[in-house]
Amino acid sequence: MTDLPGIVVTGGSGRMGQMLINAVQASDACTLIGVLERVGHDWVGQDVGIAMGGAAIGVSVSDDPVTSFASAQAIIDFTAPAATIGFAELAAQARAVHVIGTTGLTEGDIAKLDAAARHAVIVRAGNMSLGVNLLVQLTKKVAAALDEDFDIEIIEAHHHHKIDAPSGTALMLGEAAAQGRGVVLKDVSDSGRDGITGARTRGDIGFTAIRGGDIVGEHDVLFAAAGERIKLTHIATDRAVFARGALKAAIWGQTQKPGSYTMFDVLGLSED
Ligand SMILES: NC(=O)c1ccc[n+]([C@@H]2O[C@H](COP(=O)([O-])OP(=O)(O)OC[C@H]3O[C@@H](n4cnc5c(N)ncnc54)[C@H](O)[C@@H]3O)[C@@H](O)[C@H]2O)c1
Ligand SMILES: O=C(O)C1=N[C@H](C(=O)O)CCC1
Repeated sequence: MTDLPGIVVTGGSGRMGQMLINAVQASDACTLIGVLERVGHDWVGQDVGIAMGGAAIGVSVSDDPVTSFASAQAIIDFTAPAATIGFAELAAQARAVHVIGTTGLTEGDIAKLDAAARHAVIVRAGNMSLGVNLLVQLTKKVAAALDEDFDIEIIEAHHHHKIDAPSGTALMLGEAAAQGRGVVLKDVSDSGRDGITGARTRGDIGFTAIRGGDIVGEHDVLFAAAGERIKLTHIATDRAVFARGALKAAIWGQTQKPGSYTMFDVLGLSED
């Protein structure tokens, strides 16, 4: 037995799931007590160490979130929107901290997460890296300092398996730019340009998504005016940066009251 927070990783066989399992195993601040996969996945029932191609670690992969979450202090969840919504209700019932990295959530999904956060701590961010959260802060400041003579464009690039666009990070950056300008993102958002689109509307915030190969995650915020351009860039080369942030959130969440939090709260970054 240990007093360290017990962590369940959902979507254990995924790109982030495996990264998170390794990060929890390497940490001396928490302990891996469960790994979840979807019903029918061939990892279910196997020791996760063996499923990952190594030695047994004494944690078998389950497809039953109710039993897995019952003894957990935190759930780290990088899966898919439908799975995350179901997990939020169960994590809240278990009073476990729910750290959500899943992107592609709709406004309706987020309302359901906010309802679950009345009973338990939820930390959610489209990007859990320190670098991107600093970039969000910088984007808001630069957007606030410039007027609409500067067109704002957000360009993101990810691996060819990614299923959602714009990325969660691009949306965080778009929100920050909109807040800096004092506008509402959905009123000025321009994504998916194709065909005869007409000239760019002044004040719009544009999004472009590139998908290819094994790109981990790259984001540019471009401020383009007549005669000059400013570009803010973040490049992730290792998914460990997301796992590191998620673990920090799971541990930080242990001492918080129920509610919805972001990585700004975890990292102590100001909203200004
Ligand atoms: N916030 C961040 O910092 C950050 C970083 C990287 C990825 N992501 C997001 O995390 C999510 C996962 O990314 P990935 O690249 O690891 O994807 P992936 O497809 O490699 O992994 C997802 C895993 O979830 C599992 N899964 C799906 N439904 C499930 C269910 N009902 N129960 C249990 N497991 C289930 C799948 O079987 C799969 O193993 C995406 O939404 C991605 O955008 C966020
Ligand atoms: O690989 C992914 O998928 C990523 N998703 C997040 C996003 O949508 O921004 C973070 C970067 C990697």
